[in-house]
Amino acid sequence: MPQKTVYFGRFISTPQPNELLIRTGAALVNRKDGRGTIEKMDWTVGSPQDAVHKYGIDTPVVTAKDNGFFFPGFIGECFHSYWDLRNRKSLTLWTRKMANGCLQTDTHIHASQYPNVGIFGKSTLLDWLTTYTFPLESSLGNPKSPMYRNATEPPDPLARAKTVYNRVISRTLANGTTTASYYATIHLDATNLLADIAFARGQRAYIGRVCMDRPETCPEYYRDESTEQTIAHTKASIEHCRSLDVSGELLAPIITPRFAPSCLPETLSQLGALAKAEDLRVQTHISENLSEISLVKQLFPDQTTYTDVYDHHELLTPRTILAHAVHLSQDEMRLIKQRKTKISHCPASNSALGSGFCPVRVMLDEGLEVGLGTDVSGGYSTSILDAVRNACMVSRHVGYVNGGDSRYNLGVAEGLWLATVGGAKVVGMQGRLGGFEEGMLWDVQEIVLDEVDPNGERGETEVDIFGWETWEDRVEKWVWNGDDRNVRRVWVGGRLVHERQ
Ligand SMILES: O=c1[nH]c(=O)c2nc[nH]c2[nH]1
Ligand SMILES: [Zn+2]
Repeated sequence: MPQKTVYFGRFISTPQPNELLIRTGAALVNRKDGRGTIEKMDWTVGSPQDAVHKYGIDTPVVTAKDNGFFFPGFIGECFHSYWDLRNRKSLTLWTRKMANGCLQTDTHIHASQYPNVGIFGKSTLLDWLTTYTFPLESSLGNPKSPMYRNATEPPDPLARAKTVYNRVISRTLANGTTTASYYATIHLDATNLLADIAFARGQRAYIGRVCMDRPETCPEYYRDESTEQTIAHTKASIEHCRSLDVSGELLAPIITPRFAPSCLPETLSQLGALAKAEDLRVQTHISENLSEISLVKQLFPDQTTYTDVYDHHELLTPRTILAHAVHLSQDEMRLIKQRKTKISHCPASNSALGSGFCPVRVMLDEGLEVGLGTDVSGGYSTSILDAVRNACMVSRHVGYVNGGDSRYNLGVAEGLWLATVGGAKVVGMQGRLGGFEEGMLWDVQEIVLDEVDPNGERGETEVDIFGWETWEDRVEKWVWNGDDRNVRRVWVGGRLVHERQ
């Protein structure tokens, strides 16, 4: 394979929350170090022939379709509140410069729950966990899982894990997710298998072996036996990830206490100590549901808030991703900001499980760093584009319950920014992912938007482009009606990891 490739076409990105940047040109990507880094962005290239002329016949040129664009990397420095509450105009202001590509980051997804997408009935968090989630997760490692109660053949949990993990990675890649922070299950073998599959398929992934060992809250069929076992299996899973990718660039472990109620206090302390000793990423849930918050109060009477529980156990670090954060107090937000801890906003899940309206605008105003998560299978879809839509929708409900105030509304560019630049910050890859800057990694999806033909027949996808729309309007239409049919190709670190047939 040649070391360098030129990508020619339209590049769209959101370098700032309310800026949609659209430009045409070329990216020269170098895979010399196996990383697929942008060596040069060249806005003087006007055609594929031009690119050949400039970069030589031996450098392949990959061209985006005329009716499409590269939508990768969103860039960002440290996020500060950009929304001036008095200046409503800034929400709708889209700067029209030129544009380029983008990465999509799913900052919170349970790979093991993928078979349950769409299955949640009328449940809310705590009964959803016991009714749907623990039985499914346990079936990826425990032949005595309640899911095998009526099995006619001897169960093969690892074979099931292989099917599930291959499928969820296919789905997320097909939806343009180039980086994902995964929860697996408590099972070491199955978690290592998820790492193997993600690495082989080339998705950038953080792999979390789920820690849960508190007998009052975890069923006997699905929990670690003791703190010692939790720590030993966590360490073994970390070692496995490191054995696959020493650099930790493409694949890395992430310490994963399921949520405070599922872990013994001693376990939380030891996980915090491990994260600190080895400077590891951490992911967990926080303040998703009111009954959950009451449970935390009951189980941790010595800590004043849910956030304080994590802080007390040294789990509130700059490398920690907290999913949900729907019901935080202002004091909790301030502590999270002080610790530089990150938030994964999971709007589809919050709506599906009736958890509440997450006030993203307030968090952004407080200066918190926020990305988007699908939270499959609390969330019903593996698509981060769908998470963008849901984030926009939920923000409007937040505005409604706050007196109909539109300052809470997230715009499309802002939603895309959260899904890319925001996500890059949340996973600690800011400046490396999420944009089309020289030196950044080529984690990019190519989007196509078919035009309706003159007879008014439908195009191949749900996004009907008539031809007269501006590119800004086309991007809006893509966000509201797009899906995996609009994702033609996906690259991670310059490697083609998905191509739509
Ligand atoms: O959305 C969620 N999904 C889960 O699996 C979970 N476990 C604890 N809290 C949770 N929230
Ligand atoms: Zn979750």
